[in-house]
Amino acid sequence: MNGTELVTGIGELTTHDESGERLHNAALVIGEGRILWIGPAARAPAADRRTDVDGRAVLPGWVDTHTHLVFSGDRSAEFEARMAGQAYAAGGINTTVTATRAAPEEQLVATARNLRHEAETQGTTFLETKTGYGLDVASEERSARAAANVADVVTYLGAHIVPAGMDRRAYIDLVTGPMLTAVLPYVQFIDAFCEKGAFDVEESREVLLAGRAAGLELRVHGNQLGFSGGVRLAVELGAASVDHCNYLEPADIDALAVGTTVATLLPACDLSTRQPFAPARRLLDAGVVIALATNCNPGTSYTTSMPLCVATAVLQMGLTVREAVWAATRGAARALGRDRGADAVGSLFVGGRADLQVLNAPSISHLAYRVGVPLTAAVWRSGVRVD
Ligand SMILES: N=CN[C@@H](CCC(=O)O)C(=O)O
Ligand SMILES: [Zn+2]
Repeated sequence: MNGTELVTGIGELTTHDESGERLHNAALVIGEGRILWIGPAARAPAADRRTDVDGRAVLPGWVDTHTHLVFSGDRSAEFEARMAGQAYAAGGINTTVTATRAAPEEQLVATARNLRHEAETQGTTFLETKTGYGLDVASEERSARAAANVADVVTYLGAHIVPAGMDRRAYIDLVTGPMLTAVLPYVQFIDAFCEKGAFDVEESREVLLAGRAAGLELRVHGNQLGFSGGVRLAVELGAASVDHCNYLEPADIDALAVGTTVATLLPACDLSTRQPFAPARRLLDAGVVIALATNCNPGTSYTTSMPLCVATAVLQMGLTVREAVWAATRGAARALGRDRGADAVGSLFVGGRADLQVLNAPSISHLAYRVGVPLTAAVWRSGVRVD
């Protein structure tokens, strides 16, 4: 539908502008996918349409910076075994690789689309996804193409694990050579799973530098299952983000505090793997910028729910509601290099993208206060209402 839309009766408006304040009795106007006006409801200009949200809270849409939506198959048996006491290991990825290679590309796209839609109905308006369950040239290429069909930002994760039956050195040569060339038209970031059972620091560095030489930005899976060195590698290379961060030494936190790398924390994954939560409070107190993401994938975190991540960060990881919401929106945008300029996401400002959500609640505090209750009342993505 064209024309302008006035969203009024906003009981509490979180914009994440520089003041950091929440506005009350506010309104905003949307037009051509952008925010045209923000201010007190009493002074709102006329528009073609009017939506009264009746005192509800409005905030930026969630920015989910870490998902693995391109896959096939089911790992609920592995999950059940884990809940019965078995430890998570990187090798489980091979199960999904086998199923993903066997699936037609249309099926991969359809699954990823369904998950994206599921995320949107919970307030997610901007989303990253990765390759990483193909792990041969043809399968990574079609995974990258499928990802680009569905997500706003795509990351190449050829360095997820060395696939079963493949020589290690030969595989790294593939990841940094023909596989990289094949995915390049579809991806903006390169990632490496720097962990025991996946890739060590030197191997990860080689992969990341090959990606950088090809023009990609960097992100790293680091310190999920132990003190892998991934965090310090990410900071050393100036990666946009290092994700997981469960096992951190003081030197890791110091490095993050002086570097530019965002620490992206994945609470739903920690719940689903029974790992200790990342030390969110210590990171924030040290001055580290943090983001929250779902890590939606069939192995360690099969959820698209950013509200679950926000609530867990508040209730279990020591964040205030405001800190958690910031980390899931503007902090997350920083982790993708999208927090500034006209195409910034994760904040609401005049001239910016109209990516916003209404909660069925008067305040963002209800995201944790009413934990587990679906509170998303309405979502606009680039000014268009999500059904
Ligand atoms: N840690 C590495 N990759 C995924 C899990 C992949 C899987 O087990 O399928 C993650 O982010 O948790
Ligand atoms: Zn991941």
